[in-house]
Amino acid sequence: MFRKSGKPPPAAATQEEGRAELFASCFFADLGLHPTLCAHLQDKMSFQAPTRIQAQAIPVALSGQHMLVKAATGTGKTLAYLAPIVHLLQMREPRVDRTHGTFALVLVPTRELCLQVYGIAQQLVHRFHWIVPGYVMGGENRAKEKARLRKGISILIATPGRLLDHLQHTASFVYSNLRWIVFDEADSILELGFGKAVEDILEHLGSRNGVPSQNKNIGEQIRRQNLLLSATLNEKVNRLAKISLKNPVMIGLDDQKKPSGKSNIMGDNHTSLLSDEEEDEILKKQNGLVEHAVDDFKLPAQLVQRYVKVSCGSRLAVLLTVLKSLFERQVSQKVVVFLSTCDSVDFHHTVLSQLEWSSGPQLDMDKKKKFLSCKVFRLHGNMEQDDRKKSFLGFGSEKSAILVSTDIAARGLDFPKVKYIIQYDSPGEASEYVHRVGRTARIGEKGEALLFLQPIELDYLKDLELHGVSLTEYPFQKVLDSFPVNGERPHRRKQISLDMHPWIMSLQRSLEGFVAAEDATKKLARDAFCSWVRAYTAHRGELKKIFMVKKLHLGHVARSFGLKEQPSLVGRSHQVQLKKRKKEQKRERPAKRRKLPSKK
Ligand SMILES: Nc1ncnc2c1ncn2[C@@H]1O[C@H](COP(=O)(O)OP(=O)(O)OP(=O)(O)O)[C@@H](O)[C@H]1O
Repeated sequence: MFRKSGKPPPAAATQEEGRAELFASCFFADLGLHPTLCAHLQDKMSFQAPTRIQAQAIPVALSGQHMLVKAATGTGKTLAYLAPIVHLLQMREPRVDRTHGTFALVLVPTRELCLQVYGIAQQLVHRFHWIVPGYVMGGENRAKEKARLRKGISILIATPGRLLDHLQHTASFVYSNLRWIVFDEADSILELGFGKAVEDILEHLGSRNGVPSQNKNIGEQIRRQNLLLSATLNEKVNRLAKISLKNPVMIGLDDQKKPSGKSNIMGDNHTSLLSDEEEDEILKKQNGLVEHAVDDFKLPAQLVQRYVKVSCGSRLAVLLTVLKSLFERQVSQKVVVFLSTCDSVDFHHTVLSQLEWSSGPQLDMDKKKKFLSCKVFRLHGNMEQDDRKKSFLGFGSEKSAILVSTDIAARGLDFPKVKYIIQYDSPGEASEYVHRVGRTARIGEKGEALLFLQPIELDYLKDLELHGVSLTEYPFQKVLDSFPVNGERPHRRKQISLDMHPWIMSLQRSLEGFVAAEDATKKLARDAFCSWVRAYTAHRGELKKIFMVKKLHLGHVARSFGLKEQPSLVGRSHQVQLKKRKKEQKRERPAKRRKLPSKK
């Protein structure tokens, strides 16, 4: 695939180039942070130098100005706001005490990210024991959270829904000293539908621009500093920035326009001394920049991005083959596989962790062993909270493992040493693509990403290109030919279609046998099939024209779930949706009528 300019996509940068581009040529101490904190960052957390984004953001955060940061995934945004907050809190006179309640509030989109940010906050306050970090989030015990809030939490990390709940119902929650509100992964918070909760939170805290607070718990003299961080920008983030930030300093929005030093694109006189007209002018400029940045996604330079074109029926066999080849190439690997639904995660987790197979001749059943020998974890929003925590912590601490997940793992999670991201089901918006691939190639490390596409979906590549994301084709045939069939490596043979390749055919037979063997597995496969089709019909906007359910062969989709027959169990709501979609399409293009694949 070539970019719009007609030039081939630029080669990914080497690891050294990636690191050079990522890190600033200064020390943490140069940014104004306390020597004890700097020593801790270096000695205990092994952070020798700040990343560029940290070098730009930390002085601004220390200066007390509102700030909007847009930076590629895995560039160290968390430290960019937590380090200055810890610095300013440790200096505070009188010393911060638990009875003073919460000084800093960090809003995050998911429970896992909540735990992750809490972990980093804990490390940062190690030498300042009087600063207490804590978290509140969905799925946890409310009464225990209330007790912790009553005792006092200086830096509170929270998911929006649960925080709003406590703001409304926990009388002992003291936030009259609140100085910072941070929106980490602001785009994800909003994409997950927390927009209304966030607005209510801002109103409750008296931090919504133009809306005076009715809340008597808010200290009148407290100077608020709001910080918004995001890997991608869009209309919703733009709106949140407008209602929550006052004359923010922009960081990472436009490299050309980025000034040196304190990165203040609005000049130095951007305080409340400005007239209304001047403020309007600034806002216009700010919004212009935000809009300008919509199409320009930042991805780590050293990330290798590829796609593999796979016919629908062979998708699962190809996924298994790619995974096997990755682990044969390097035994110690960490891979994340993204899927569209919770049911699909459960099914694929079962297949990937339990499928057995005989590597010798087909009838040699005694020699059966696991097709993939590494540990496989799963993560999705319908899991029990305890299982979710176990998966998150378990995958994080393994050296070699696969994580099968919905987009819940796409938001800001920092699993160490993930080398490979597989998007088995396409993401929706291009921004989702950016978040998913951002789980690898972090902090200058190498990383690869592979997107599965059916031949009918290849236009998605054009959509990604509109956002400056270019992918090259993955040489799957080569990988395929390296596998033995019936114990023998194939001779160089004529090109045959993927579905007819002996390795794929034999793997598909094993899969179908595996699924058919147990009723429970069959049910998992059927449920996964139904939810997958539902998710496919739910693509929005322009993507509806690419991911068209009417172009799918549902029998082939069933095959990709190891089912010999297409389940007739597709739920009523799905049927209604399908009819609605058909009607819509008829209305849009009456001339181009196509038949939906018939159900058996
Ligand atoms: N200055 C530094 N030197 C070395 N490693 C760092 C530095 N700052 C952060 N890191 C590490 O880099 C990784 C990525 O950091 P972080 O999760 O904050 O990135 P991010 O920009 O928030 O990514 P995302 O947008 O995906 O959430 C973490 O493992 C963190 O410990």
